[in-house]
Amino acid sequence: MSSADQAVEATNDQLIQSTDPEHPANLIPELCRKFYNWGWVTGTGGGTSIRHGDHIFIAPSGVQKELMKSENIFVLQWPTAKYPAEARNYIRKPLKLNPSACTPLFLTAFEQGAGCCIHTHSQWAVLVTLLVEREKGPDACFEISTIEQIKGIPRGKGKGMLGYHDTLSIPIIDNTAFEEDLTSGLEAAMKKYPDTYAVLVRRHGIYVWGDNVAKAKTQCESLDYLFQLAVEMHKLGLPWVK
Ligand SMILES: CSC[C@@H](O)[C@@H](O)C(=O)COP(=O)(O)O
Ligand SMILES: [Zn+2]
Repeated sequence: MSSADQAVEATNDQLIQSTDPEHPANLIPELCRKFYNWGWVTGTGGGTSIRHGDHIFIAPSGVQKELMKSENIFVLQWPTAKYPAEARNYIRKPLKLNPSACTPLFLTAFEQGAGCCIHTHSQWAVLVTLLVEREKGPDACFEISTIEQIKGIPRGKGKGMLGYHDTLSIPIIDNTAFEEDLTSGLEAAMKKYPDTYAVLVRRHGIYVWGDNVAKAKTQCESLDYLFQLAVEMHKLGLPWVK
């Protein structure tokens, strides 16, 4: 991000100024630095958004996500219109920046009661979408069973966590030319799989959400671990479901 972009920021700066490291305006840049190092948000792709009370904190679009600063963060009053984009109620808008193209997808997760939504371009997520498509067809979910880390994924809202003997299923939707256009696919997948906390996007990555930041992050980590394991198992000719 150039220094010109950071030069003048919009009003309501108090919304993003806090000495608390857990404040969303401090957490989003900190998380994105970690996500960059894990290969989740390289080359400006991917990102994360947090709902804190009646405020939604959103990163800017097209920036190096690992270099983002709290003063670059947009704040939306929640609830807000999802469409059209102009109807969204921004109460802090950094000048010379645009809000993430993932905004309507993040808002879709918040409509489901999420407190945080993470979008990654993890290569493991992309690879499992390609393997599932080749082995099972375009309408199939990613499925894996009898791996300990499955216990890191919820069974559904208020239903506890999956068990070792359960099968984890993550729906896969088709990619679109523009990030915003994924929203209807995400909404449809959430409707068809009401217990899911994640949706894979073919040849693109994944959206993972959680009731709060810690849950979204640990669920995203568990899924990424399982995707990497699945790719390695596939290379060894081992099945994902017993
Ligand atoms: C490498 S460009 C990736 C973008 O098109 C998109 O897929 C993405 O994940 C990030 O969008 P952004 O608007 O920068 O938050
Ligand atoms: Zn993306």
